[in-house]
Amino acid sequence: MKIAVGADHAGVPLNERIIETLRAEGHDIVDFGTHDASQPDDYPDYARLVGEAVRNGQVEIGILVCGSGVGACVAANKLRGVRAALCSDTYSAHQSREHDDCNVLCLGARVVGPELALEIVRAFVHARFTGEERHLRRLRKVADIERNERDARS
Ligand SMILES: O=C(CO)[C@H](O)[C@H](O)[C@H](O)COP(=O)(O)O
Repeated sequence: MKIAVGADHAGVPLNERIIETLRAEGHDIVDFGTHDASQPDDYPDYARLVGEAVRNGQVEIGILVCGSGVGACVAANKLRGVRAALCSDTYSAHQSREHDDCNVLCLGARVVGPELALEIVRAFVHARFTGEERHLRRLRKVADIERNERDARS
């Protein structure tokens, strides 16, 4: 699978484990950095890069890592068509794909340990949207909210 990854300074060590693991498992990784944990930077920059790669079809899904995962998730969800899930357990990770058709996984490097984080990543990567009507109905409503917000701003 083609996967975009990005992390701010707080997410670097975990993100490197994720990249190494996914590459070893045969995935094609588009790495948006950062690789420098010593230089404080800003999670919205990586959320934008990963979110845009997902939205324009360059990759199938994205993974974002910051300190808590919260900021990256908030920022990624501002992009139209991005459905980002902040997960600290494997159930939420696979259900976010199966029910909510999430296309970006967010992780908190200061919240989950590396081994659990890798299990969460695998749960997200291997799950697929079920396409069941009740989920499609809910996703249409989510898309309506996004559309209405855009119209209200213009
Ligand atoms: O966790 C985060 C946002 O929810 C990000 O990693 C932030 O950058 C975090 O606030 C980093 O904190 P720092 O004190 O600047 O390292």
